[in-house]
Amino acid sequence: MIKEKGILFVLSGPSGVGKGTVRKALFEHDTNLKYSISMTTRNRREGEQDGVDYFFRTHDEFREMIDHNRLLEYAEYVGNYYGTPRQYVEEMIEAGHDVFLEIEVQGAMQVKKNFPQGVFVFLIPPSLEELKNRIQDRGTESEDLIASRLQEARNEIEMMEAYDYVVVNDSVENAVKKVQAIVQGEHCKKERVAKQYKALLEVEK
Ligand SMILES: Nc1nc2c(ncn2[C@@H]2O[C@H](COP(=O)(O)OP(=O)(O)O)[C@@H](O)[C@H]2O)c(=O)[nH]1
Ligand SMILES: Nc1ncnc2c1ncn2[C@@H]1O[C@H](COP(=O)(O)OP(=O)(O)O)[C@@H](O)[C@H]1O
Repeated sequence: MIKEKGILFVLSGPSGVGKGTVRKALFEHDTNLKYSISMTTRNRREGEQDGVDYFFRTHDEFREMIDHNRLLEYAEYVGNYYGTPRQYVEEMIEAGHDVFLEIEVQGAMQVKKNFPQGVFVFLIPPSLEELKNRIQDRGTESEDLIASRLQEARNEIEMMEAYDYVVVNDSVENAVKKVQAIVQGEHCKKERVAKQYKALLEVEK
């Protein structure tokens, strides 16, 4: 009997596009997905909790994770480190659970090397103007940081072609529906392949 592994879903997109908002809404509907909590060296924002939103760590602690190869991927983003703890993702996938990562582009490209069979989804804003408005309205960054994040966004959007799906975050409701459709579609695909594979083994008996 072949043990079926879970599917790895990766959601990326520029800062402020609405990844966190879409992911949270998705998890309210889909309880089968497992969310991989990232580790970061950035400061905690008001309302964020350690071990829920991120694992907030010092630079030294983060470096130790890198040195012991305990991160599946990591990237430096606007002056801070962000990374995906390896163990949780690998254990969940092996146990047959689908895992969801919400990470930026450089990290997603590293994941693609290790998990080429992963499903990569890119969230884009309806326009760059709207992206700027969303970052400003969120009010968590200074003007300088907003400018760096917008510059980064332009570079990130160029990587869109490396993704399997592109979803426009016009309204949260629409975007969540599209991401859900992708998750369900990938499931059906996996089941179909598994069925055909089993049928093939039967024929060979
Ligand atoms: N490579 C990588 N990027 C991450 C990870 N966790 C979060 N990020 C990304 O880092 C960027 C900055 O995150 P954050 O400071 O929380 O800002 P926000 O996503 O704009 O609210 C975003 O693009 C996140 O998706 C991770 O584990 N690895
Ligand atoms: N579809 C949308 N329409 C309008 N505003 C949105 C939409 N999606 C997210 N936002 C708002 O945009 C800001 C950035 O969203 P957030 O989820 O923090 O983005 P990210 O995680 O990509 O940085 C937040 O203030 C959020 O409420």
